[in-house]
Amino acid sequence: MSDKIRFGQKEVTGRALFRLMACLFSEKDWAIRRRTGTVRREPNPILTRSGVTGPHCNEAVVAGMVDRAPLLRAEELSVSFGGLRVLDKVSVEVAPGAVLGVIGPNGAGKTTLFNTLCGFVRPESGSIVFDGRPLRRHRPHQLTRLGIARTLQGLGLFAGLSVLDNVIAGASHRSRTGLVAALLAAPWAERREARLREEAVAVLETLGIAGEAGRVCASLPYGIRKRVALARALMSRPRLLMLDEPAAGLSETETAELAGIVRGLREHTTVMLVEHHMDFVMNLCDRLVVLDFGEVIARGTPDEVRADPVVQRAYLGERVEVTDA
Ligand SMILES: Nc1ncnc2c1ncn2[C@@H]1O[C@H](COP(=O)(O)OP(=O)(O)OP(=O)(O)O)[C@@H](O)[C@H]1O
Repeated sequence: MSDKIRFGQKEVTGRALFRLMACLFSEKDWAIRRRTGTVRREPNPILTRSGVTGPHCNEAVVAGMVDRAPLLRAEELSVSFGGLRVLDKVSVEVAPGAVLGVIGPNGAGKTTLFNTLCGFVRPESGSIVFDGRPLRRHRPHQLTRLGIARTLQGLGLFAGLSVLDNVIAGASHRSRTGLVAALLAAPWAERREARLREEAVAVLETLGIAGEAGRVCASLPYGIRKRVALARALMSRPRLLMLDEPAAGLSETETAELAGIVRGLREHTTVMLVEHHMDFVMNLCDRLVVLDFGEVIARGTPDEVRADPVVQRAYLGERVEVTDA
């Protein structure tokens, strides 16, 4: 079956149509960013950092986190679904440059917390402040403009598109190419697209998958697709990167590599992640928040949390003495 679509005398490929749609949406977005003065032109910071896959945390970054105002602060968020209280006055904050882990048993409310922070779920009460600005009634599609990117458990990639096109799509809010320029293939539009392409390749190189740039996403193993989703999120140059179960489905080797990548990002990006893989979380995060039945039952450094008997009980259950009858 052909992937070409006929418009009058012209045939347009699905790929070209996708680009056109991306331009349409990005034009509106750019206009808003220009009005609000949030346009950024500096090179993608993740390309200028050093030692992204190095094994060690940047101690200077950790030291610098002390006493800095939180990048994100949520206070007393409460959410109910029907009669079920899923979050009960949950407060979290994450310092700039930190990696915050949100952990807890199944059904504890971790994803609901992420969804609330991202505007998918409206809290009944509580407040969210990002970078000093209160977020009220924000919507998920506004996140990239705010400086927040999120990866999803389901990845949400365009399966039929190449890796490169998927990653470029992550920067659609930064593209200024308008509809007319795209239709006329104007030189400035071509130059802009070339710059985005270069940046996308550089991000893929940083994540070690530049060799897959031309491959169709659907044909790639899950571990690679997870990196593609991360690359797409990084193309938006987020100040806060929210990762939903980033290690799920990865091999031990892939998990260790991912930890190295995330450590390298912290110099320019603050990270918040939900994860069940305890070794990954304990070795990577600066601080943890532990949820159980929608309440924060502990918070602190990985060592503090690991030693907390309340946390141990939540994960392992109460010890029950069994006596022989
Ligand atoms: N849209 C919804 N409608 C009704 N109940 C929901 C909805 N979303 C989540 N829940 C319930 O809220 C509770 C918390 O779910 P949530 O997915 O936030 O937990 P979680 O900690 O992320 O769990 P897991 O680790 O299994 O992903 C669960 O009891 C779940 O069944």
